[in-house]
Amino acid sequence: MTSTAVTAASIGSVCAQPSLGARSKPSGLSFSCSKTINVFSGLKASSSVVIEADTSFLGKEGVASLQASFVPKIRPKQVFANQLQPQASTFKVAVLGAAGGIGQPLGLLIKMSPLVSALHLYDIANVKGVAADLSHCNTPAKVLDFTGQSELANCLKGVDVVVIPAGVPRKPGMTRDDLFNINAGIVKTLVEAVADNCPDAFIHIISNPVNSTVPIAAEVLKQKGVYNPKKLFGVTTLDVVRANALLLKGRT
Ligand SMILES: NC(=O)C1=CN([C@@H]2O[C@H](COP(=O)(O)OP(=O)(O)OC[C@H]3O[C@@H](n4cnc5c(N)ncnc54)[C@H](O)[C@@H]3O)[C@@H](O)[C@H]2O)C=CC1
Ligand SMILES: O=C([O-])CC(=O)C(=O)O
Repeated sequence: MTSTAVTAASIGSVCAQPSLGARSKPSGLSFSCSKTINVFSGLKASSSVVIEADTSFLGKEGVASLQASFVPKIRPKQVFANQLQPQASTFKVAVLGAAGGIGQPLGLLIKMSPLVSALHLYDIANVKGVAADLSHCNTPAKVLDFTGQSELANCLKGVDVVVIPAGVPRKPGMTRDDLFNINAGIVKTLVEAVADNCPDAFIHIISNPVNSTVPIAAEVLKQKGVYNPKKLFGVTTLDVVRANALLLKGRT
């Protein structure tokens, strides 16, 4: 769990990185200063957050002030009362492919959201340990694990949001097209189950190539008679971030 916690501490954020815009509440991918820790101070396991003093992007002084602000200010009850109102936890979220490189940190981010009442983690393998770790985080979302096709329907029943990072990632030398044959079939099967069990859910497809897997999902939903273009999304954050980085590199 330690490595997952470290990942989360570096990508969860309250205060802003200028290029991503200021945010008034915890919301995702921006790198941050002391408040990053506050977001996660509801974690009982918050002492496992490791800060590499010499190598951090914050530099030595930044790390020192981060640590100083973190240690004495941990007052879980106070932060919990302010940030996690039980009545705000209303969304049931399922992650399909939850034991993978994307699924695990994503599960942690979702578990930290005060808006989530239930987090269903599905994978074809290794999801029980992931679920056990996340369930120890001190937030309202109830974590349940589901392994294999036979448990997929139960995972999806009553769910409001489905996020799909299931599939194979690229290996060196591969293009995203090389993933198509495998991931197209995986996404098709999973979205069929979504259509059958939670047809009104918002669906976020992460499995690549997203520009092909999303249209596949749309066709599946159309065939099942439950397609709503306002509820089907392809997650392109990585590509946006990469494009920005390449543009910046080109300018300097
Ligand atoms: N859209 C985006 O911005 C991004 C997309 N990706 C894509 O996300 C996908 C996952 O990447 P990683 O998590 O790094 O791969 P990974 O190999 O670490 O994890 C994939 C997970 O999917 C599971 N899985 C495989 N078949 C499944 C099935 N039929 N049902 C449920 N789970 C299944 C595996 O057991 C594994 O736990 C890849 O296709 C990758 O290209 C990755 C990064 C960003
Ligand atoms: O870089 C990765 O591993 C993830 C991804 O989306 C890609 O294949 O470009």
